[in-house]
Amino acid sequence: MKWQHICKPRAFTVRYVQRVRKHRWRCKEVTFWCSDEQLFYQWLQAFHDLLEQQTHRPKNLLVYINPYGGKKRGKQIYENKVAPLFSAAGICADVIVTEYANHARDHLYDANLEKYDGVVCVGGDGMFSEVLHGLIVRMQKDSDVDHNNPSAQLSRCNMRIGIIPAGSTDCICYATVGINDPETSALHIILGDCQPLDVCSVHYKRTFLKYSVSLLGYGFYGDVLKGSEKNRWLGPARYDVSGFKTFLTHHCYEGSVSFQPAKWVLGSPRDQTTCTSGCYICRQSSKQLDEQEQTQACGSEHREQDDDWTTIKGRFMAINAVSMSCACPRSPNGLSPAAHLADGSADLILVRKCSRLDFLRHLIRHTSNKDQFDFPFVEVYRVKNFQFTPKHFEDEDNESTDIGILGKKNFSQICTDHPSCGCNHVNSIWNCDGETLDQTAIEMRVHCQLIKLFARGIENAKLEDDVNPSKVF
Ligand SMILES: Nc1ncnc2c1ncn2[C@@H]1O[C@H](COP(=O)(O)OP(=O)(O)OP(=O)(O)O)[C@@H](O)[C@H]1O
Repeated sequence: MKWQHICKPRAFTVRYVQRVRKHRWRCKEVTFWCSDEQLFYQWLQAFHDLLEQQTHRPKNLLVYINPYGGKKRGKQIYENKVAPLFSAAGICADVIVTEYANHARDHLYDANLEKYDGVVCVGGDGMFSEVLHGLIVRMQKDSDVDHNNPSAQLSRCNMRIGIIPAGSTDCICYATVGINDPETSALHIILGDCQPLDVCSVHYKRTFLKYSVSLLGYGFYGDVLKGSEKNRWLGPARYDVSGFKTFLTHHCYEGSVSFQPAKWVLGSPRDQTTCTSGCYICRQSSKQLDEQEQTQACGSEHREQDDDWTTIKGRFMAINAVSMSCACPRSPNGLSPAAHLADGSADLILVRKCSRLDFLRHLIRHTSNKDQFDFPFVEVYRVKNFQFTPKHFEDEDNESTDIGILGKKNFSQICTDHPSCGCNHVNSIWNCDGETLDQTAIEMRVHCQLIKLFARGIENAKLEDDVNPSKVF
């Protein structure tokens, strides 16, 4: 088509989404022109009416950009790849470039959110966590819910969160979209996709500590994080260096884990099927949740089933609670491949004391398609909550042992597993979505579908061919 034809007044351009390989989406456009003026206006009207019906698509967004996340390209990524698409889709965005850590979180506590259809963060998992905390805490404040109470029923957030990946770790984006690609994420936002997500609250006694949506890990993953924080100057390589060191030190930690199984959920951690877009199991949980809310709206109180607690004591290399598969580019199936994004449960994985070789075999499984849990020293349970008490906390029944990881009192205590090295690793620390917690004796509870993302879960690979239907915007 020649340029002068496109420039004719009776021409219009339609932008649409095309799926390309590996969950990547691209914006394409096609220009139509016609010589019949009446027909031209009929077409325009038809498109206009069609777009008007898409009420789930956002019109006003609040965008936070972390200019220091990842390779410090957040602003550039937003300006070059995202803003032009938002503007083409008629989205108005109020942009805030953060000036300090927790700027976005604190801003969300008091911001006037009424005019927005969603909040977008441009950055990595740390930036997403800020926005998540800001929105959840704000929601509880607005609805008078005490989030320090571990058994409080939290209010769900209706505002959707969009993630434009621009960090060094973009695991949440990867696990909910299938790829960390800014243009793909922007297109999911424009189309108004909605993916509910479970959130775990973490408490120490009656004090709220943090929310987690991916990994709450003690032992190996806690130690890797602790080591990597000391070597931030190494950039993303710090995780490899620390992972290698932690593997060599081979610590195990004693304590007891108590949990209540998630009996009502349909799946199990050892299922062969994974959570994909439109997942049946997550939809069933949505239905149950809606029914519960309706019962409550009618004035009757919803009573949670008081299931029995199971307690497991022992020495653990790792205790991991994951509320999604935790798939990432390094481990495409994740720590628990059959975990669901929105079924109201978490998979509790206990790796008991084992040899270095066995632990290595377990780690290698994260990168293969074989059953991750098929080892005699690995156990997995689908749970709705759990509590952990480190051995030394139990023995001394004294909360001072938990502050600052290990009280000075314990400094001389030599780890019984490492008499030769003389280390004093009695406790590990918790890695909560990439951030450390100061307390070790914690309790965690899953809140079904507490938040929503501008995403649709990982699409079935079969959709990704050229013949699939595209979406217009
Ligand atoms: N303007 C700012 N200055 C300093 N820190 C900031 C700023 N804005 C956000 N942060 C903090 O930076 C941290 C890391 O950000 P982000 O997750 O975007 O990048 P990242 O490279 O993936 O980092 P990490 O891998 O350490 O999570 C977040 O915890 C966030 O609170």
